[in-house]
Parts: sequence; structure tokens; C-alpha cells
Amino acid sequence: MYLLFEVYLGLRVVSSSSFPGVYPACSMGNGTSRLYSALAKTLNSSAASQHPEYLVSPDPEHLEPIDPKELLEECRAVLHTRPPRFQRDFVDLRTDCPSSHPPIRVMQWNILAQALGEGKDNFVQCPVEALKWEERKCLILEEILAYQPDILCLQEVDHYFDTFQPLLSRLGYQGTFFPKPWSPCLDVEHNNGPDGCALFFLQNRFKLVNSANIRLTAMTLKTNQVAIAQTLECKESGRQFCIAVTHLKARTGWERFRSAQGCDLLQNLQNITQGAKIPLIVCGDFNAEPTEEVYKHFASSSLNLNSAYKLLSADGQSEPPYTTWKIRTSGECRHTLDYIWYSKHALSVKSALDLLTEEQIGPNRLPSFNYPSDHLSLVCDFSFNEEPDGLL
Ligand SMILES: NC(=O)C1=CN([C@@H]2O[C@H](COP(=O)(O)OP(=O)(O)OC[C@H]3O[C@@H](n4cnc5c(N)ncnc54)[C@H](OP(=O)(O)O)[C@@H]3O)[C@@H](O)[C@H]2O)C=CC1
Ligand SMILES: [Mg+2]
Repeated sequence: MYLLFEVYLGLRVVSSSSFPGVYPACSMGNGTSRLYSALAKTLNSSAASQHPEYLVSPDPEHLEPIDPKELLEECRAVLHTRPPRFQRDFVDLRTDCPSSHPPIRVMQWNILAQALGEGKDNFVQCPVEALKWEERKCLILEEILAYQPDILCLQEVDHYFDTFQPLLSRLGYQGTFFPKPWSPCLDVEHNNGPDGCALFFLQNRFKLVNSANIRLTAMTLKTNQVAIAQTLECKESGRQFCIAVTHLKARTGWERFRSAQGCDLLQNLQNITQGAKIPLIVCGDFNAEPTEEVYKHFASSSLNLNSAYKLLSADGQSEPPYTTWKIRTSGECRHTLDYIWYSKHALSVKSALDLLTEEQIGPNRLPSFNYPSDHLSLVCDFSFNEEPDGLL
């Protein structure tokens, strides 16, 4: 017990990237570490903004494995006064491509930075008690443990080194974090450090071949938005693929900026996949509806990408009606902003997790006592097409 309440500190590890214009990846592993504290409640979170603990990572050799069931039980004990989890089902998208290898389950999720949720987002219908980190982190972990993704692509992570990295590494994941250069979290009093993108994969399923932290540019200018791209090799099949996570610039009026960031990301992914010779999965909060230019760039790219969640629609051509739904002072915001793009010739989507219904979300929308983020998680099971037709 008390798995949730252990906190680790360690040393920063930097590995080099072979891709031009991209930053070296700050990946966990190979560091020195020490067990730091027993109770998370003793964590002085404001200290994280004075000392860059978010740049350090622990030594996995010192981490005891956790039984996921034990962690889930612990989460449920913390959440016992809350309403039960929403039921969401996987929709079978039967393809004619039987695969001899187990599917690759990918989760895309903007988990809502704690500092932004409490200090900046203005969720006027969400009680502050629903946002308490000690409980909200359990709702996030419960969601991850419920679906057990092989790969986890997260945005707005501002509790990487004190929560997700130590716990997920003990569940068998290898993680990488790339904070935003000027995270708005840092403007919030008692923040826990910058937010950023995080990418986790199960070490027993994949071997890391290459990792790149990318600071996105727009019209050649460096921006505040980032991406992580990793080439992984499946241990079962020996096949390689590239997985990327990003969080593009938010807000209306920034459509051309997002479009430029998308072009930069596509260019980086072209280089990394050698012109899509390696199959690609791109997860992200694009902060863009399907009508926006950046969406169209991805849909028409020479990387031959399709958006997985379109497959849930009757004709396979329409994105879901929403992936985020919240009420701010400015009013109700219901948008489709989150996507899982994949190489449509090399990969098949075997199933996808259905979204929450309007009834489940409820009149006060998200986040809520039942659901920890204003964005829904997206989860897909992918398989490699057995006989790629040569056009990835
Ligand atoms: N110190 C410095 O010199 C600099 C500081 N900064 C800081 O960074 C901030 C901007 O960073 P940037 O990366 O461009 O931020 P973004 O505009 O991309 O938004 C940051 C976050 O705000 C959320 N958000 C979106 N819409 C709203 C809204 N209407 N109200 C409240 N929150 C919203 C987004 O969530 P979601 O994606 O879920 O919609 C996102 O995570 C500045 O406000 C400043 O604090 C930036 C540059 C320099
Ligand atoms: Mg947000």
C-alpha cells in the first residue's frame, strides 16, 4: 500500500538525437536516485518552481514493480466518496487484416495541468474540491489503469517527476517528458513546475530506437509548443514505427500559427520516418477543429495519415462531435481538438474507445467529480497490416 505516496528524485539524463533541428531527449533511466519522501502531502509543491526537480529522473533499478491491481485498489480507496467511473466501451472496427501479433494500444490524453485547472482555466461550473490533486491524480491513474495502454501520449503534464514518472515506471513504462519553454503554469502561485508533453511506452513490448524532443517553429520562429517523437521497435514482431505526441497553440486567432506549427511537425516527422518508410502514429491536442488548416495539412500530407476516431462515424469520414467540453466564464466550449493520426496503409485500427455521451458528461460538463480533465482520453488498438502495399 501507499504506492501513491512515494516520491522520488534523481539526476537528469540527456541522450542525443540524430535528427537536425531537434532537441536531445530528456528520458528517464541511468540516473542516480534516492527515495525522497513517504507522503505526497508532505511534498512542498512550490519548491518545484524554485529548484528544477522537473529536470531530474530517478534510477529505475531502485524502483520496485507495482501490481496494477494494487494501485487501482489504492486509487479507488482514495476516491471512495466520489461517484463511480463512467462506463465507456471499445467499438470493434473489424478490419480484414488479421494479425498474428497482439495489437498496440495507444492512449491520447490532455490530462489538464493541475496549475492551469486551479489557476487559469476558469471552469466556472466545476467545484474547486473536484480539482484537488490528491484525488484528481487518482482519477487520472484509474483511467490509465482501466485501459492499460501500451503507449501513453499526454499533454499538460505538470506532475511528471513527482507522480507519473515514478508510478508508471514501476508499472513497466519508460517515460520521456518535454516541458514547454514558457509554461503558463509557472504564472500560477504554488505551481508544480512547467507543463509539457509526456510519452510512455511499455518496456516489455517495445525497444526505444530513437528519441527526439522537438520545439516547434512557426514561420522559422521558435514557439512555446513542443512535441516528442520516438522510433520504437516491437519486441514481438521486430517491426519499427514512430510515435509522436504534441500540444499545439491554443485559442482563436492563432489558426495560422497552429498551421505553421503543424507544417513544422510534419517536416520533422518526414525526416524521422525517412519520408514515411517507418509507419507513424501522431497523438495530440491540436487545439484545432477539423475545419482548420492544420487539420487539412495532416489529412492531406504525403505521410498518408488518417485520423483514427473518424472510424467511429457511420461513414468513416466524420470526426466525433467533441473531444473536449467545458464551461468557462465566456460560455460553453464544445470542440473536437484531439486526434490520433496513423499511417493508413501500414496500420489498421482494430477498435477504438467510444467517447462519453452528453448524458454521462452531465450539465456542468468537464472536468467534474467523475472525470479529471476537460479533454476526453482517446484510445485505439492498432495492428500492422501483414502485407503492406508499399505505400505507407
Ligand atoms: N515569461 C515569458 O516571457 C513568457 C511567458 N509565457 C506564458 O505562457 C502563456 C502562453 O503560453 P502558450 O503556450 O502560448 O499558451 P496557450 O495559448 O497555448 O494556452 C495555454 C493553456 O491554456 C489553456 N487555454 C486555452 N484557452 C483558454 C482560455 N480561454 N482560458 C484559459 N485557458 C485556456 C490551454 O488548454 P487547452 O489546450 O486544453 O485548450 C493551454 O493548455 C502566457 O500567458 C504566459 O503565461 C509565454 C511566453 C513568454
Ligand atoms: Mg487545457
